[in-house]
Amino acid sequence: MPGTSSILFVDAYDSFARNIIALLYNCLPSADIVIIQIDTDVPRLYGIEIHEFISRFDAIVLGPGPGDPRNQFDVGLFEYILDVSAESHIPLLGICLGFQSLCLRYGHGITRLPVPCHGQTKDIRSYGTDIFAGLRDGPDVRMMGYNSLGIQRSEFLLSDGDHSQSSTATPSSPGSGTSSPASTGPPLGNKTSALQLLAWDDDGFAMAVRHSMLPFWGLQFHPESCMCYDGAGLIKNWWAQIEPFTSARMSRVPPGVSACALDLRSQLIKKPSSGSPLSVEELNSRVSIGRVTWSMSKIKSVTPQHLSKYCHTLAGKGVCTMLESAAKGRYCIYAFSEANAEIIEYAQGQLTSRRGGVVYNLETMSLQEALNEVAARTKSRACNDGCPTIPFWGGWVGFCSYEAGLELINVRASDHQVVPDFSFVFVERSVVFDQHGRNICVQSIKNDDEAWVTNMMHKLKVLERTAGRDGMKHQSLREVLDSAKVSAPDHDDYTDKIRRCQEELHAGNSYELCLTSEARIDVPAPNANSSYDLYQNLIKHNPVPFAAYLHFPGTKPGSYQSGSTASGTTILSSSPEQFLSWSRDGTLDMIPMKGTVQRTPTTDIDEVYRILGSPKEAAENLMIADLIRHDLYGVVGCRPYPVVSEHERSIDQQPVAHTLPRQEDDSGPSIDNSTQKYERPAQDPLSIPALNTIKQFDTVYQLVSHIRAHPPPHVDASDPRSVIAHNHSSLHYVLPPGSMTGAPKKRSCEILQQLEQRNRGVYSGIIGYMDVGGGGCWSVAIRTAFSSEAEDYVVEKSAKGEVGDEDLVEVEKRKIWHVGAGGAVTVLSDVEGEWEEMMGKMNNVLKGFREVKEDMPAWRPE
Ligand SMILES: C=C(O[C@@H]1C=C(C(=O)O)C=C[C@H]1O)C(=O)O
Ligand SMILES: NC(=O)CC[C@H](N)C(=O)O
Repeated sequence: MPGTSSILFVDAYDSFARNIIALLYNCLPSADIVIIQIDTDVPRLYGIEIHEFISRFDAIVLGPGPGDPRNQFDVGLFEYILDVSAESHIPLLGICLGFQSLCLRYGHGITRLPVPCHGQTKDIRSYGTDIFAGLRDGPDVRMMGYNSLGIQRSEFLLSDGDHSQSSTATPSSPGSGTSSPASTGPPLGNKTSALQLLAWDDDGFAMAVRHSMLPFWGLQFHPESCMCYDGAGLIKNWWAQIEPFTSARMSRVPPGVSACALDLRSQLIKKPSSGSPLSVEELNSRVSIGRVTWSMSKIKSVTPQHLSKYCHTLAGKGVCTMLESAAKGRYCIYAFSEANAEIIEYAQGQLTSRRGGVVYNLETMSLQEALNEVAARTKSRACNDGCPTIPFWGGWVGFCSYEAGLELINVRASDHQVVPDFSFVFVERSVVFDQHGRNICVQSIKNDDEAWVTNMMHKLKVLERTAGRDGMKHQSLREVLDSAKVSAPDHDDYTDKIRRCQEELHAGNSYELCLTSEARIDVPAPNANSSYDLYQNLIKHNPVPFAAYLHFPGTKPGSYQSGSTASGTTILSSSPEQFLSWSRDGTLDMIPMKGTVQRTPTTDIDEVYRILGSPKEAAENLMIADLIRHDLYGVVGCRPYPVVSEHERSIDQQPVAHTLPRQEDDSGPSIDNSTQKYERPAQDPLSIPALNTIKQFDTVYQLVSHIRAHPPPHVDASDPRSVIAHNHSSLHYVLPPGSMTGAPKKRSCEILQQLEQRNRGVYSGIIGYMDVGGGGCWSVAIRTAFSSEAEDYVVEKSAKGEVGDEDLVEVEKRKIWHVGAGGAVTVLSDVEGEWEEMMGKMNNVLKGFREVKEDMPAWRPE
């Protein structure tokens, strides 16, 4: 088709929409795609009447979505658009919910599937004609389904004598004015249905239809899924089929219409646009790029345990952060923050900047603006001359809560929030332990800080002698744990919620729901060390690649204005899961884990394959892989990059050296070589280095996928500020972590918020760092305990006085720790099995609050 054509994509809320848009761009390079939501107020946004707006497009795609086509709330504009398209002969493709709406419009009944199909591939039968002609699979194609509802095949067989066999049927020619009443009038019922069946599945459901007169097609399945072999072939066929209509229409389209084509990022979800090229002022200020002073040495006698204890001791009661690789991860990062280190925090709509306990700035702004402010401050301290093999030179270390993620996707959290949306400390001085070479890097991004670096290196050389073997006070920890009070989730309450999740899944409102619950542990906190001792104990029970200890003390009383939200947070994390890593060239990697089998000396590997290869486990992982593709396309855009440079080619082949442990390389060998690997189509912004691969870890086998977003052409890898702007922008699109929500994200989070009736806090958020060189790495905050100073309390304990006869009143300070756990509920979940899975994960953390583990964690250098 000559020239540019414009396609309207109507999004029914974040159901892998960007994956479809990317597929459309890939197949139709000359197309401009405009995205609106089912509830977009078109006249207000575009200044023209909806009818005129719709009529301007060459083709329309009605997307997938949660809910039921019979509910106006779920489909919004779909019905109206179908009417206008029928009237004006605008070519249209309905996908899943869009397909169901199309079928409903022409009188077909919607039914629930006996067993919904969520994240499962299925074989689809066709005659290999029409849009199924010449596909790479042949006439029977393997496609991915995400639906609970469907239209029975028999509807079409009864209604039109199996049109599917008459492959030569062609629609009436466009513009001839001969459309049948059935095509433009109200639905006429099965007997005179205008739709013809093109494909069906083995369970008796319609999988694809076309209109006999109008240029309307519909697909029940998801051609854009990473598991669809030739979704592109289908889309190209559809485009070829509609060409006579679009070219006829093009001549009617008034000039200048493509001006209404808007960028996806500004429309699909309103977020600030990311990583724009640097302004002239910024380019001129290149000279301001900071310096890293660093020194690297091998100090055989010093272990991460020594560094951890030293880091904690020097922090005293002040801010303390360490990101440790307790098992096979490569790097451990220890911050040596000074007492007046800058802390930036966002809570209740306000961004607070403080040094130590004293607030120096407080501004009201949105979370998006607050994240941009963090990025701006990172950019203002950008450096490019640290040690290349060290992933963190300096920068922010901290966390974002689950509720921060909810805010970014417009889901309301409950008002009672015990932790800020985010807290970060700006780390200028740090020590990084590289486990591969057992090198220690001492570094500072402060001006003229050579003396500190030299001095610290010197101190580390004698650290072993001064630090002792193990800093944990077993006796005092035992006393703390002896009086811990645990309130664990209730079995009946949780299993009831699992069933309610399944009801939502059967109704078509979600494809997967990551339900979670929480235990609270009330423990004495006799001194500043007790939280750190608990952390040590926790990671002895759970040696993992993403251990972290973070302590943000609260503000000093009186230093803060209304609503004292800066009340200190402590986090003990033993997360096994990487969320997202940022490379210093702007590459983003996400490695979701879903599906776990415990590994014991007696585990039978065939059994592992049987369980992790089952449709349930595979589906859980694939759904998240598709969800993450959707999230990452938000960051890098859905359009193919103009050219694939040599530089991009080379990063496709090499592992990125400077991220924190990457499970796919460092933390466990892949034992599934049969897994399909998906090559990146030449210019697609995303590639999929691993899909549903079984990895072996110390204590578990896990199903892992890996999605990579390549840096867009405007990112200048030689300028850390350009990379920082791009990498930071990713946070706007990927939170909350898809492995903790289910899909589609927004509706799933709304359902979970209703069911869980609590805020998750740090749990289900992310923990990590944002480096001044542009890098970064985040874990998913699971297997994590957190506490807020706001919930600390004291109890009076009466004790018999030793002096005289009077009773002494002893005061005991206590802390409340929150420990979340959960699992992905699907229609295939066994209710008791889900309860066991959740409790199993929770108990891994609770062990750290129950029994003192005295032996040192096994440290295995590579
Ligand atoms: C990582 C998985 O699931 C996630 C892990 C959770 C946890 O550890 O608390 C909770 C919900 C999940 O969806 C898994 O199922 O393997
Ligand atoms: N993927 C979709 O569009 C799903 C459509 C509908 N909610 C269903 O579950 O059948």
